[in-house]
Amino acid sequence: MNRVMLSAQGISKSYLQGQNELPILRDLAMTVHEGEMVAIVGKSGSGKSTLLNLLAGLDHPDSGEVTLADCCWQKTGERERDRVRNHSLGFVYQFHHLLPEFSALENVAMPLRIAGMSSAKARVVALDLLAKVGLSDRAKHRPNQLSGGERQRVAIARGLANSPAVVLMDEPTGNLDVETASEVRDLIKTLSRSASTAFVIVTHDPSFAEYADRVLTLTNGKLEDH
Ligand SMILES: Nc1ncnc2c1ncn2[C@@H]1O[C@H](COP(=O)(O)OP(=O)(O)OP(=O)(O)O)[C@@H](O)[C@H]1O
Repeated sequence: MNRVMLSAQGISKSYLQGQNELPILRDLAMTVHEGEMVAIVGKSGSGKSTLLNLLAGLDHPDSGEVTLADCCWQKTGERERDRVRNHSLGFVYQFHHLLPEFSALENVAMPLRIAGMSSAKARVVALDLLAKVGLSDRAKHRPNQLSGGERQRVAIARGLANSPAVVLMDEPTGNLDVETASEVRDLIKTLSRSASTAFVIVTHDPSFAEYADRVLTLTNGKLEDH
């Protein structure tokens, strides 16, 4: 069995609604191995984004622990959490969140520069990633000079820039038309097969289920495997 890259155990999370507690996640557990593609589905409001934020260590559970690439968010200081996020975690959101004043190349190179790579080396790695997502000829384009699908492909290249242990994706095809969504899905599939990176993909897109190694449904605050 491959190495465990992400583990969540006993995760509970509630929000306050006025005076009342609104339980969202209840003693949830999940484990993701190196190179696995796991899709998380569930009704709107079931807590998928809440879970992703906890997996990324961006929010705190009321109880339980999340460990990503051997770092337990609950036992680590903010500085170390930032370092692990920079080195071991990639994000891809429904809306690309690319920096508008920077080119595609600079956007992809950004996490590498933040992690301390030289500008020249980051450029080489970013160009290679843009080639992998089929955008070599768009490297100098700024986000507003790219199509929606191209922007999302740049965001995927950026998410993979640091060769992270885990990439978390929140509705990566949610904002795309059917055809473009299918292209982006195929790209994610190809990338996931060629790397040891684990992908956790929150999606309403049923086609991901065909590609994923496992589909987990978030219901009543827990994940059901099927
Ligand atoms: N900061 C908050 N304070 C209070 N309630 C919140 C907060 N964030 C989320 N919620 C509530 O928690 C529930 C889960 O929200 P979440 O965004 O995790 O669901 P989701 O499954 O990602 O939904 P969708 O598929 O619609 O994006 C929702 O009922 C939401 O209203």
